[in-house]
Amino acid sequence: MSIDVRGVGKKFGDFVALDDVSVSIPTGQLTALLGPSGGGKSTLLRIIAGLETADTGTVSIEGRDATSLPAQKRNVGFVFQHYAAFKHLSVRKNVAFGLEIRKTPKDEVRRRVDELLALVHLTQFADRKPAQLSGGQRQRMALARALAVQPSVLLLDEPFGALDAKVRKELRDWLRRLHDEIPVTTVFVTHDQEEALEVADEIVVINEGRVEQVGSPDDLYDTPANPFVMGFLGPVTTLGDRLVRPHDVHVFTEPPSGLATVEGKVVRALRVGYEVRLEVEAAGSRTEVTLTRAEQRALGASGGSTVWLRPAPDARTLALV
Ligand SMILES: Nc1ncnc2c1ncn2[C@@H]1O[C@H](COP(=O)(O)OP(=O)(O)OP(=O)(O)O)[C@@H](O)[C@H]1O
Repeated sequence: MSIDVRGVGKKFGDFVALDDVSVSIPTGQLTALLGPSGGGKSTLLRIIAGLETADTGTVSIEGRDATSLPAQKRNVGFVFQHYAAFKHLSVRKNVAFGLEIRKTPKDEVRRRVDELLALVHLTQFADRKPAQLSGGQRQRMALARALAVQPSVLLLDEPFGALDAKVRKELRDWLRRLHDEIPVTTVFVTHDQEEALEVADEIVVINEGRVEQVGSPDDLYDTPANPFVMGFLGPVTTLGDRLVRPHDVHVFTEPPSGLATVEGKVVRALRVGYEVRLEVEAAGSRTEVTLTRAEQRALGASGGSTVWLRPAPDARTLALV
């Protein structure tokens, strides 16, 4: 394991930001810390980086106890949402900065910076100042700068959070490809479940200062440990006394023989792009069902229809708590 967090607690005054958090982050993978705002993700990342100290517990990086090491001795690279570049220096000089203060020979600095600029697709902008770059380009420069000193761990705190949806998506794909090329152990904070599902090898779900679940995107989506994780990772609805995903509800217009179903009435059928969302009043609550348009047409169910619902045979459902 590359990063091992054991029993970490952190309070700000009386407020418990992290409560006995233990998590192991594997070497060479992209790990997302995912959770709602205020859940403690950034605090955990900052404790790993050495920018914040834990009240209790330990952090080890690459097998070395880092709990009381200062940030600059942890060999971590860090990129924040609003990256502070040196405004008066060119892109090239910004990327070279960490190497130059380490007194790396000039030839080597040039070679490494050229490589990094190519990697982040900024070669043609090498002589610009940061203010002459777009937001996405600036974040790529920040990543190149963090990678320049060959950190053993790269920590990214919502690195694309301030950018618009399209650029975010591009950078996400790009980060995934970059990571496949240079598999540095990377931990990134996000509150966007789609970003985590799309980019990460491993996801740590954090809520109210606690780890809710750790697993691959598929594990978490298909076998969420509890209603919180299920609801945070994707849409959920209630069917009787169970939680289920809206696309995992089967709809029948006749009661199927030999199958347990919940009878209900379609209150509304709403078309959203290629989907149709049915709102069904069943067993005293509302169940949302997502169908494709073709499925709805074949079924013929619309507002006012009586229907019978059951979870798809392979659907994951959880008991309501
Ligand atoms: N320096 C601080 N002083 C007091 N409270 C703090 C401090 N830093 C964080 N907190 C509180 O600790 C909690 C966790 O904050 P943290 O930034 O770790 O959450 P987060 O999950 O990263 O959320 P976000 O996605 O909004 O950044 C929040 O309620 C926050 O207000």
